[in-house]
Amino acid sequence: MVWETPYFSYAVRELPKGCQLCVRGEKLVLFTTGVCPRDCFYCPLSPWRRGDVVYANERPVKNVDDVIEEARIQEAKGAGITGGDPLARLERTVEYIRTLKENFGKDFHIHLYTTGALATEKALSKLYDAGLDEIRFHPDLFNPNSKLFKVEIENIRKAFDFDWDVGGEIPSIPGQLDRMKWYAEFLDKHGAKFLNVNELEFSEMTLKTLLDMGFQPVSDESSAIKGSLELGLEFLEWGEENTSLSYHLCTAKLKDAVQLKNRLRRMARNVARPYMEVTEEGTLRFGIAEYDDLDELYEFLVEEAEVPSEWLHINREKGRIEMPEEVAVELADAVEGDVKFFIVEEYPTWDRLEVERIPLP
Ligand SMILES: C[S@@+](CC[C@H](N)C(=O)[O-])C[C@H]1O[C@@H](n2cnc3c(N)ncnc32)[C@H](O)[C@@H]1O
Ligand code: SF4
Repeated sequence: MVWETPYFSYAVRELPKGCQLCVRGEKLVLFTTGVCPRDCFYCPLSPWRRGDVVYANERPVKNVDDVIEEARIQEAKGAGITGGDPLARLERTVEYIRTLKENFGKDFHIHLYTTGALATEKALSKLYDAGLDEIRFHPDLFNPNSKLFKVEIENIRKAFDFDWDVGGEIPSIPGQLDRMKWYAEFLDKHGAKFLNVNELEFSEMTLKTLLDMGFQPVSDESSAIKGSLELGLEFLEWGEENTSLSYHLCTAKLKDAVQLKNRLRRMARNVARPYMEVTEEGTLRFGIAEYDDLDELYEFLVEEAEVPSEWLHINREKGRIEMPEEVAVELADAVEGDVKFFIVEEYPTWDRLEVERIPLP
């Protein structure tokens, strides 16, 4: 039976361990390089992620300590290693797996996405020895001219010699049901545990190509592609009858409304300052005052307006003083002059993305 999960996704049999933690926002997203041997027409990477860059969630990584700090802030119970192809920088990827296991224990669950193109026996054995728990292959299934596809499939066969969970993860591309079935049968025959299917999404970089190929977004508000979800469901029905794999059809809505929100909530608990309110969505809400001379403004707020100093924080980087929302509302009413007051809502992420700004009269 294809069942609807509580996370706006669909499944056959049980969810892979990596997904169970991911939907709860408990997986650190560790991007170990943007380098990749492939060039998929649907590649979701933004231009600034296409080089040899490293990120832990939104945090740019200079060394492994940044990775550990981000995992601590999130109270992560595991990590999903992604890219690019993490095997394009194998030594770095292996070092991060090893360090995460050393710092957070052997139960810290780590899964990894790869094309398979670079998954030689030696590379797989390094990953296994470092403690990798689950490996997900995304071969060049939808490119009939692929030179890499054969190499990838040969490499994937070798992954079954190790004692870890092996699965596939591919986008659901309208018109490609036969290729998806072929891959499911291949994985099933070799003893894989699962095949994950992602609802196809466009990005700024791929929209034109996808439109030229005849694909359409489902609506103006969504990045999902029409027909992908329906095809995914049809594929799951087929898979249930014809293979013994587990399947998870991961939707655009799951990534947006569930996984991200849950991760933000976990992070907010650890980064919220006393004057910030953590909202249902996992954002931080507080008041701010903007003025040219922050020291003068601070002195005024403490001495003239008598705001307790523990309620105030000078944020020089952003050129503002932060405070509880109610204080900003009250001051906006009472203070005259060039000081501007706002209520803001920000993500509790490293880049503190501002998602709302309400000017106070
Ligand atoms: C974002 S990739 C990261 C790892 C690696 N770059 C890869 O493609 O396998 C993880 C998964 O996302 C899926 N994916 C790739 N492009 C997608 C797209 N445009 N829409 C939805 N899912 C996509 C693939 O199934 C892939 O296994
Ligand atoms: S394998 Fe992943 S990163 Fe590489 S081109 Fe394809 S979608 Fe992009």
